[in-house]
Amino acid sequence: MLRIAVTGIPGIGKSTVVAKAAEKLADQPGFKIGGIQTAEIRKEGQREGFSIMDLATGKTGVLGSIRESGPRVGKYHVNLEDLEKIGANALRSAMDCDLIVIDEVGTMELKSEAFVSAVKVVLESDKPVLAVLHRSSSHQLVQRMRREFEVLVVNEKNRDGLPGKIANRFREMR
Ligand SMILES: Nc1ncnc2c1ncn2[C@@H]1O[C@H](COP(=O)(O)OP(=O)(O)OP(=O)(O)O)[C@@H](O)[C@H]1O
Repeated sequence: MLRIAVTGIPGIGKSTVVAKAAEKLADQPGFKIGGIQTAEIRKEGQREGFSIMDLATGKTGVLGSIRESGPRVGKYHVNLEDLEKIGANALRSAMDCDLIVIDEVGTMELKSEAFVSAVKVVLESDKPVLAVLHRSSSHQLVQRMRREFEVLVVNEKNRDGLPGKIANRFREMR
C-alpha cells in the first residue's frame, strides 16, 4: 500500500508538489481523488487565513482566519466547525477513491479531534495516501505518519521534478 508524505520548510512548495501530482493523476480516466486541500485566503495582498476544500466535491470552508474565534495558532483562529464538516467529512467520504490526499496534517488541523480521528481511520484503511506533513510536530499522529509513510523532503532543487515522480509511483501501483 503506497503512502507518501512530503515535508519541508515553510513556503518551500509542499502544497504545490501535492497539487501538481494530484492534477497529473486526475488526468487518468477513472482515477478518483478524494481528501482535502488547503490554500491561503488573501485580501488586498495580506494573508487573512487558510481555506479547506473537499477535493471530491469542491466544497470549501475556512480552516483558520484572523476573523474566526476558535483555538489560536499564531495569529489565526481555527474554525473547528469547517474542519469537521468539510475536513473530517471529506476524509470519511474518500473511502471509495483511488487516492486520498491530505494537505495537510499541520498545527491547525491537529486542533480538531474530529479531523485527527478521520485521519486515523484513513491510516487504518487500505487506501493509498499522499499527505503534507508538518516538519517538526511532536503530535502522536504526525510521529506515526513519519514512521509509516515514505517521507520526501521538498527543497528548491527537487520541487519541480517531484510531482511527476510522485504521480508515476501512484500510477505504477495500479
Ligand atoms: N516549484 C516551484 N517553483 C517556484 N515557485 C514555487 C514552486 N513551488 C511553489 N512555489 C511558490 O512558493 C510559494 C509557496 O508554495 P506552497 O504553498 O506550495 O508551499 P508550502 O511549503 O506548502 O507552504 P506552507 O509551509 O505555507 O504550507 C507559492 O507562492 C508558490 O507559488
